[in-house]
Amino acid sequence: MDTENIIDRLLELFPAAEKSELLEVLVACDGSVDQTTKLLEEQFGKVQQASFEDNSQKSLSFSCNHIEKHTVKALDASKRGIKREFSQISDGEVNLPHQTTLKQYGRNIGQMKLCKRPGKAVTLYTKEEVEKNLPDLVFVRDFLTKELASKLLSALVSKRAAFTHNKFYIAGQKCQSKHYTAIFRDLDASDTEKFIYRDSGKKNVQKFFTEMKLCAYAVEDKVNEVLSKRKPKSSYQIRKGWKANLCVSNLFQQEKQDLDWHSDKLTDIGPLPTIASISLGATRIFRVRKITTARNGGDSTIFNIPLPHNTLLVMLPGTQEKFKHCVPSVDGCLLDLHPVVGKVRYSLTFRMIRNELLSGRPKCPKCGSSMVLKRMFKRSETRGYYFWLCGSQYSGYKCRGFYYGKFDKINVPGEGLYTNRQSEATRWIGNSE
Ligand SMILES: O=C(O)CCC(=O)C(=O)O
Ligand SMILES: [Fe+2]
Repeated sequence: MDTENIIDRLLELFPAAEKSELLEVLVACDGSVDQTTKLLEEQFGKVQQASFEDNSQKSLSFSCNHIEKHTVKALDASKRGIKREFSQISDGEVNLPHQTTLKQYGRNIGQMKLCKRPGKAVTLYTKEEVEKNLPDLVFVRDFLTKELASKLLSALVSKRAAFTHNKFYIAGQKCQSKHYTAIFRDLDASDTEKFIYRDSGKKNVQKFFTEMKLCAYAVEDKVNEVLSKRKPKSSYQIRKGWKANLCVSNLFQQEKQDLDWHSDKLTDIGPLPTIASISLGATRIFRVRKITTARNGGDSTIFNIPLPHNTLLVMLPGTQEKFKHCVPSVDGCLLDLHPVVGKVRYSLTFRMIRNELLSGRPKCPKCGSSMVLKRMFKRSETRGYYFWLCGSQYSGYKCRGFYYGKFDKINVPGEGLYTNRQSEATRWIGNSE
């Protein structure tokens, strides 16, 4: 039975679940349908036994690799399902004014059916709601002066040529993002000049322009103020002097362009990073949910956060480790147009490239390629360990070169940030993970 069939069968057992969610749990359980079923039962209640036929049950314990081959197909299928839903619910609706009331937001978010399960999707409109439900997020409306926000938006519009689709590999298959991205670096301030941001691929890296630099200063001040008031989660996170020296800017030109569930890559920004983003243009929804583990009972509540023009959203240390986020398509249900750019939305996501990571990172012990930094979360025995994995897989090859991450001496110049020994490895586990 291939992955798509298994997902279909699981969907019959757990009709309230999303296909993409079933796939995620199946992958997290290394393809074991038994374990997947148990985990899902904790969340959705017990199902009748023998729902999977006996003979297929035996052949259902297969390796993660097997899933990977089918993942793209299954994800596509699950997206097709979601698309169908969107087109059904968005028929014949919505002509929104520029200024949308909270009530209207609620109505439109309801129409978008961002989550199938009643009670499992929560929409957070205000600073108080966001920060109470998600204490590692900071939400500030009208963050920049009106004038700077407008100038920044116009400058981005004039740089349209810098924005291209992201190209990447999933399970050896070349894929392309629906939205557009451009990479900007604060080259003046940086002593990491030679360094090309890994995510940029063959992208042209642009220099911060004047308005972006002003925005980066404001963001740095805010982030450092917030970090100084919080208890650090570890000794190896940035505690002060956070710099917005990299900006990954996203362009969503129309409602259909989305950004799939992900957590941001740690390779250049390190463990427990802070990422701060400014939204400009049309209001789009930012969705956040915990990464599902057995210990959090498969908690998959989805938080919808509408991000109006000139809103700052900071993801503090721990957010990339514990949560996934995405910007869903809002086909036919745009929440709020912008008076100048209409349905177009830009996000400017500021990050800090850490010099320590540039000097202390390993090369793949098997093939010499550069390596990517990740964190284990699938199995409770190893959850929270950081590890370096050969990066060649992202260009379609499969080398499994591996080290554990070791960050206890990240601030000591010349220290390698890797080890072969689990006993020396750095591990971080969040509450209720
Ligand atoms: O557009 C947004 O608000 C989110 C962008 C994002 O998640 C990213 O650039 O990694
Ligand atoms: Fe992201």
